[in-house]
Amino acid sequence: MSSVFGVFKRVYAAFISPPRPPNVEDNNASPPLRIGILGAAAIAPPALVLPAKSHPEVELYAIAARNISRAENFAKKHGFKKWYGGKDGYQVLLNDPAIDIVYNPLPNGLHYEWTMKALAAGKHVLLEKPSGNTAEETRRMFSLADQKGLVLLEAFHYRFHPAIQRVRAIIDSGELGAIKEVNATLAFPNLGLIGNNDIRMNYDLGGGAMMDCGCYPLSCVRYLAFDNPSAVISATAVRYPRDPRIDTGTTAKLTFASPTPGFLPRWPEISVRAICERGSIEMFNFVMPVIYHSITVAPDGGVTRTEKAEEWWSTYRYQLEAFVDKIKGRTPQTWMSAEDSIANMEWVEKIYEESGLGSRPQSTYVHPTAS
Ligand SMILES: NC(=O)C1=CN([C@@H]2O[C@H](COP(=O)(O)OP(=O)(O)OC[C@H]3O[C@@H](n4cnc5c(N)ncnc54)[C@H](OP(=O)(O)O)[C@@H]3O)[C@@H](O)[C@H]2O)C=CC1
Ligand SMILES: O=C1OC[C@@H](O)[C@H](O)[C@H]1O
Repeated sequence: MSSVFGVFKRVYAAFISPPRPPNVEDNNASPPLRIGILGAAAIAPPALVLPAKSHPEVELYAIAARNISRAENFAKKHGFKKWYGGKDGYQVLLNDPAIDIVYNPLPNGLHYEWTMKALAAGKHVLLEKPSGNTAEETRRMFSLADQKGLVLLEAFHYRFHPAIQRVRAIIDSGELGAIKEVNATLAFPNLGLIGNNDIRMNYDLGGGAMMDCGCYPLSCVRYLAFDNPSAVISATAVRYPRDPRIDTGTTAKLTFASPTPGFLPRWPEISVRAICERGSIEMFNFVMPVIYHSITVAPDGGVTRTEKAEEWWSTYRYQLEAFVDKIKGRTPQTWMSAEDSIANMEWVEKIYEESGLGSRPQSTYVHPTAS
């Protein structure tokens, strides 16, 4: 059982003062990769700013916000050298030749436009999840990244943590036999934190629970099943009274070509459970494992055991490590491919179609090189 002290210690290390990795020497031979952020988004500090502070090969360089004072405050608070603001602030940041990496934590409906512009400006892009409003947007972004020889990564940070990788390794080892079913959930009570003006409640900006939380369990089920679904059996959305095109929760059941994995969110939970031919495996907290997680392996007729991955970095820090490795031409410990990101968006759209809400609107931005 993890002690309360242990939880505090890990949260401090992950989100307040991340330790530097052992045996990694600062590479003074090449200048650091300079990071620019589009938008002073709430997720930027935990997902990139803090992880970057313990990465010897990156520099927090510039922030752009629609309001210059907001950008300046963010820059000063987090130690950025430059800030840009105003209606052209995002583009001015992209025009800065000193920037190598752009982090895009804009609302989902703006992911496509600003990732295309960042790639056109020759920047590598760390793109928040879900990658776009539609799979077509995702295809176009990865196609442009490929053409330009740039690294584009959808920030499904949980994939980079050893805990979920351990779950997959146990399944792959065959100890429990083939998967029969996988259930995954990510659901939180609102607790008044998400107001009516939140981007998650805005249809045009790509709002909705399936886009926000739902894309994680979908991604996780696909990851553990090592496969894509073959059909949506059912999908039910709880509609937001102020705008019924927005779901405040979605439950979906999918079928896969091989046995019968499914995606069956329950509420409120942050867990994934695979039922296999000869037992089951469950991971509690696959999204934020650094705070606390447990992996329970229950072989049929055998002794149930609980495992934990060695956890000293947040999922975001592992993700940044892999992203920088990829840019530097090294082999990252794991990767989230273009095909994976595209497939996840395809199934988000199929689930929305089945639930009757339909896909989020495709961006109206027309990229000069995109036909
Ligand atoms: N990886 C993770 O764990 C998480 C990922 N996310 C993802 O990150 C993204 C941002 O989420 P979050 O940080 O919670 O959102 P916020 O609302 O805090 O940030 C969104 C930013 O987008 C900018 N923006 C530009 N145009 C608009 C507009 N028309 N309306 C509103 N904002 C606009 C704003 O920047 P400006 O400062 O210029 O005004 C704002 O800071 C989403 O894609 C979400 O899915 C969110 C939470 C967790
Ligand atoms: O990506 C996310 O992860 C955690 C959730 O609370 C959040 O709403 C979502 O955007």
